[in-house]
Amino acid sequence: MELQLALDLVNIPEAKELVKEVEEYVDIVEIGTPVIINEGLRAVKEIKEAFPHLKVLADLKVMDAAGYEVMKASEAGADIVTILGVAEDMTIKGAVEEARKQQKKILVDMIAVKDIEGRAKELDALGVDYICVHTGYDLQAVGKNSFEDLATIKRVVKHAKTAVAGGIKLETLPEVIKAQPDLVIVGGGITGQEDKKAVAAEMHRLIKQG
Ligand SMILES: O=C([C@H](O)CO)[C@H](O)[C@H](O)COP(=O)(O)O
Repeated sequence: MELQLALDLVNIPEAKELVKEVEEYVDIVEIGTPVIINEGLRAVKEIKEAFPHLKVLADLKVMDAAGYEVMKASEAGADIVTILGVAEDMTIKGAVEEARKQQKKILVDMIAVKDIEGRAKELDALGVDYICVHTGYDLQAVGKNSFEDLATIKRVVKHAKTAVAGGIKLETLPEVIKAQPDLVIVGGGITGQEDKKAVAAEMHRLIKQG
């Protein structure tokens, strides 16, 4: 099981500071969608250059023209690129094809997918690398989480790795770990804490002990 640090509400210098603080405890650094909107793929490039030993995920949430967008994110240094599960199959196939060419990985974000079980089976058959259930900020605000959806994808996904994101905190991490996803994605649960290093260290310990 791996830990991904999601950076959403920072600029590039702040992102570097944050990663420096917790780098020994995380496996993947996510350059979040808001950061890419504000700073462009330069954020991916600068973080990869500053921390070459960490994997970098570009949270592009691709919806169309996937081949081109995966190519650009790969050129910037991304190891993993996200695409939306609600995208057309043609778009998913384009992303997978380009990622294979660039020797990168595709993570599908299941945000807003209504039939999690059915779509997860289809995406698994399309050869994506990760399938991630995700409660976005807007549904977190009304008390939702992805625990049930995580159990669903764990049951039906046979080839892809499973991942979970959305409002995970130190207190809820043990419940997530019980479901045994391959990847746990945490943003505010680390970045919004006073002692980020201590929280990341404890999350790392819990995740590695499984
Ligand atoms: O993908 C995300 C969200 O849509 C904003 O871009 C976040 O990175 C993801 O939800 C993880 O962050 P937290 O919910 O703060 O853990």
